Amino acid sequence: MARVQSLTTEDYRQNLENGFIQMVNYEEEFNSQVSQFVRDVGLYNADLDYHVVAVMGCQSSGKSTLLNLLFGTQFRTMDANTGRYQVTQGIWLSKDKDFPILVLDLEGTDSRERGEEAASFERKSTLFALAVADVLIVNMWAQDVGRYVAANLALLRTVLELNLQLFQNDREHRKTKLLFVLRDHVETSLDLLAKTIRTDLEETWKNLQKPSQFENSTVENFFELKFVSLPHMVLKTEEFKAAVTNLRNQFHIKGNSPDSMFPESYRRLVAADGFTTYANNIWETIRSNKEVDIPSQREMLATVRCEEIAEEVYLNIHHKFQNWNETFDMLKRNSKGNFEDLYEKLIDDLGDQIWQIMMEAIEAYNNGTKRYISSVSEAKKVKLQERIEAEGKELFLRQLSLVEEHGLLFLEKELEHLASRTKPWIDFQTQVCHLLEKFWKTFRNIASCSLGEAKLLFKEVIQSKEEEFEQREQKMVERFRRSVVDKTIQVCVEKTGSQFRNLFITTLENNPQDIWLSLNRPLSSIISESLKELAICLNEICLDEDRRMSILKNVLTRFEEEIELRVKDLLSSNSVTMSYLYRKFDNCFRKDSRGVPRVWKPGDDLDSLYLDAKRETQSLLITLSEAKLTISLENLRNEVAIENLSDLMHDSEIVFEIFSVERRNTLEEKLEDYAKLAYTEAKRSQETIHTRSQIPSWLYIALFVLGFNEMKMVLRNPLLLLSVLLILPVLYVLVQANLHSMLFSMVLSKMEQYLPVLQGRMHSVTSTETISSGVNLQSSFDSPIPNRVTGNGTAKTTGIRLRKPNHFSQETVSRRRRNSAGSE
Ligand SMILES: Nc1nc2c(ncn2[C@@H]2O[C@H](COP(=O)(O)OP(=O)(O)OP(=O)(O)O)[C@@H](O)[C@H]2O)c(=O)[nH]1
Repeated sequence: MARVQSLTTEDYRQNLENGFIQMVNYEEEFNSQVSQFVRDVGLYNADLDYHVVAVMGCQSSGKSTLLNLLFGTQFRTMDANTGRYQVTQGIWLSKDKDFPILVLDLEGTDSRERGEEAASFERKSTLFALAVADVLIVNMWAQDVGRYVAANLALLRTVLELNLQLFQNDREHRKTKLLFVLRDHVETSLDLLAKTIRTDLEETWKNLQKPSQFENSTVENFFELKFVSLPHMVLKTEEFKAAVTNLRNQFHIKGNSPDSMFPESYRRLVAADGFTTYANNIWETIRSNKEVDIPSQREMLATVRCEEIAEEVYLNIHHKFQNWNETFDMLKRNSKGNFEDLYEKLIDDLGDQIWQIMMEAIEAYNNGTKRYISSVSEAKKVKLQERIEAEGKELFLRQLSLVEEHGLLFLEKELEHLASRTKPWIDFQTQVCHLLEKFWKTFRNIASCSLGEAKLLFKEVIQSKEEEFEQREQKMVERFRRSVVDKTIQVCVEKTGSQFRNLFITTLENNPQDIWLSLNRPLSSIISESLKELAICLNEICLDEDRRMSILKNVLTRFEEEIELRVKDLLSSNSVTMSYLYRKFDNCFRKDSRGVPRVWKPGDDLDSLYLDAKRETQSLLITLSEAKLTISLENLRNEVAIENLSDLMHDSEIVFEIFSVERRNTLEEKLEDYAKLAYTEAKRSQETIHTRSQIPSWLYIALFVLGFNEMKMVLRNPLLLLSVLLILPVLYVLVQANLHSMLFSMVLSKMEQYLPVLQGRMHSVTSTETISSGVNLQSSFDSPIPNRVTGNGTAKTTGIRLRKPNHFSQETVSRRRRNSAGSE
């Protein structure tokens, strides 16, 4: 498990101020803030334009002092007055004061403080330095060269051995520059010292166990050896300073000149942004005692860095897309139903913009990963591309969905408006086409891309959205079309029903007896006309022929139902039905053939007229009890342009019962009562006229004589005279209104009661003439009208005895009998 150390913020700040940071601590933990340090010293974006220098050598050999002088760093150095002790523990990192050079100060070898573990850490830190540094400075005291110093020889052996282990698989054979800095150089020539070191190196190399392919290789196949000596720092300070300056300058020579410390071919090819990851990975591999293999480390770095760069690029693009998503969220909430307003706020070149952003992102990725293994970066690029394409498509789809949702809301609102008109079929299809056109224009504007690649990228998204919308839109239009068709049918059926109602009423008024037959022709033409109109309406709603045909067929049934409904509704009220029956009865009974009201004369055959009228009325009742209509649509063929119309051509019969048996009986009873009353009145009128004609003229004289005193009394009494003067105009009005006969009849009826008394009185006065009562009772017995008032067969008013009823249906009669028996 990776072990990391983290500094407190304050410690890190202090480190940064000093310009160094402990990269690996004494406990071999890698510092997690190195990455931040590289950023803070301004090297993160240096790409490959930076170098790494590391220094190794014995403890207290002046390594830190040298680095500080060469690179302007501020590594801590030993205070000579305090005695020799270990200053640098672990591995420290700093940056050249002026140049893009990272400087690693390694813990001194043969550390007394570390004791037995010193060798282990020495190997690890050397391996690490060889892996990350372009130049490895080997710091040695000049006087130790050529002498048997175990520490020096061991150090050289370690360097060679570990370098071989590291780079044996590196096909690029990147060399490491080994810069031997010989300190306190006094007498021996540098060449001689260098030669000695070379000899030691070659000897060590020879003794190394090497892979077979490197059997014949030399040290210089892996290293470029450079030797520099510095005069004594204390004894020859000026010379020392000059030599240091000279060496320092060499680090600043760029390019591939022989004096340059950093030839191109020695670069580790780790971009600055990946340095920390690379160093961390290597250190962790070393620390966990695994074999460090530079190519695989590079691959690992490439993998990690490409992923990091891809993530960075993705987050950047995601952030941009997120802003659009937020805009769409806002539009979704606020633009409901306002399609035009929405269109104003949408991005009509979103596809192109997304594509451009994606291209910029890929370019950024390419730039960021160009220093890493291309196979790795390409593989990661494919994944990144897929990811941002998916997100781009989703964003594009969101805008299209917004158009779709608001478009459908808009469409629904407009269709609702169209369907709610009084005549919704008018221009329905034209309006629908207009609406759809408006929507699709917006949709296509929003979906269009001018860049060919963008078109290709969003092609599928657009297609699937188009299909989805088409389906939803058709469903919605169909829903409203159905509702418009229903409303159209309803209007047509109601109009037809209303026309039929008027026709029915007129026919019932004029020709009730043959009502059904009379209705057939006009009804057929009403229905033909309605079907023709409906076919035209359906055409405007844009229905195909099959549907129109099926609707017309169904509508015929609806017409039949409506006709039945209207007839039943009109005759639902008994009083209305009875008014037609009464009228029929009256026309037959109370009026003559010319329609003139009859004035009953004694010679009129009342019974026959009564029976005929009843028969006629009863026949009408039977006619009205069941409807029998025949609709013929022969004329329709020329009017409606629909093929297969022949299905409608056959005559259709409409037969339905209007009155149930119970209701018919009720109507019959009412009719019977009415007829009886009419007969009674007629009979009474006839008899009254007969009685009046039998009053002798002397009776009027007698009345005058007998009433003379009363007349005198009236004339003398103003109150009575006033009463008479008031009554006389009333009588005059009654005469004018032809009501006098009725009043007269009533008066006579009253008089009849007193007539025998009057006759007796008169008889006793005159004894000349006998007067019959004036009423042929026997003839009344022959009357067909039953006594309807009393059960004992004596009329209350007339005293006429009447026959039992026998002219309505037998059933009615028997029922009435039963009722009568019940009431008794
Ligand atoms: N004689 C001599 N002394 C030097 C030279 N350079 C540095 N010193 C002294 O050597 C001592 C150790 O110097 P450092 O730079 O701390 O040595 P170091 O190798 O970094 O020490 P550690 O980090 O502890 O391994 C200090 O007292 C320096 O003043 C030199 O060129 N000649």
